[in-house]
Amino acid sequence: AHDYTKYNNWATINDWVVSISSANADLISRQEIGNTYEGRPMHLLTIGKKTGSAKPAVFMDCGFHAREWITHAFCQWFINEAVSTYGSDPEMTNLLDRMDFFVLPVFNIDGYEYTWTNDRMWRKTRSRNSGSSCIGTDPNRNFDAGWCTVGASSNPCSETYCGSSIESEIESKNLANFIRSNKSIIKAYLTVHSYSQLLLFPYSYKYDLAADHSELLSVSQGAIAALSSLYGTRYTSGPGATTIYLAAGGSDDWAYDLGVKYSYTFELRDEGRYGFLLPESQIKPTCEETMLAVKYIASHVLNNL
Ligand SMILES: Nc1ncc(C[C@H](C[SeH])C(=O)O)cc1Cl
Ligand SMILES: [Zn+2]
Ligand SMILES: [Zn+2]
Ligand SMILES: [Zn+2]
Ligand SMILES: [Zn+2]
Ligand SMILES: [Zn+2]
Repeated sequence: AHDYTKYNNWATINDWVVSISSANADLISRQEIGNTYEGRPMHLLTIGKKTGSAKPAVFMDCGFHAREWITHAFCQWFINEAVSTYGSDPEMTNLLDRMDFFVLPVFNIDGYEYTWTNDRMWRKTRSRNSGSSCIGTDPNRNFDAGWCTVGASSNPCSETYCGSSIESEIESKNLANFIRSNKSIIKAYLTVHSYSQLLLFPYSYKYDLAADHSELLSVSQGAIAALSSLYGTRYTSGPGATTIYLAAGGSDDWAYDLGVKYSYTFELRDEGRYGFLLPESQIKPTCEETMLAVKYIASHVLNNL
């Protein structure tokens, strides 16, 4: 059965998505933004008080990379925390009254399933590459942001294969279409990865500073200070190119260039001791501290509309 303090497989997550949205119809609505390569529905949940009019929104996705299991757990944790603390936590209540959160709990569903059935360390999608026996594209190299110029490979056998073209992956296309269609209300894009304990912002595809660099930096510093206040977990924040590596085709850079100003990539726990195999005992602390960072960013967005 579904458990927020355990890693749940996709079938369990998908059943939970249906049940939590049905049980909280006043705060959650569910929609499909398309299917994956292998035909699984990509369910997007909209979290927020129904007002009848469009509200400014934060878009958050988890599970870009299949092996980064703590991220799937975080999106589930976030959704539960939001509906559970609405009405009691003043900050969350204010956020959900005045904004919406679009949450995509699992972006790369096919890959996630594959980590349960075949290879725990799988990263990419599971699409077939013509002319190669190697499978999958790195979805975080597949977006229209300096596509395939640096920090990505045009070899289908590479873990950072950029794909046959921009948005070659149906999952990328589905996400990009949704964000393009809603860009007038989407004020922030948060994409959750692991591991390294970093809060990254544009650009990763070039060393040039973003136009909003100073604000993105100061908000990231506030966010990681909030995160650290709970258990002392230390994060580093900065532009992707200098903070992690120069790499093109990422969804955060793409969203930023589309006009979504507050665009961040989280790299959750840990720093390498367990890496992608973070023990279930760390799900609760990791998720609780990350909640503080996400709420910090969302509150900043709300105060600066
Ligand atoms: N724009 C980006 N933002 C963040 C990252 C780091 C993640 C960490 Se798993 C990745 O390598 O895809 C990579 C890129 Cl290309
Ligand atoms: Zn459905
Ligand atoms: Zn990742
Ligand atoms: Zn990572
Ligand atoms: Zn909590
Ligand atoms: Zn602020």
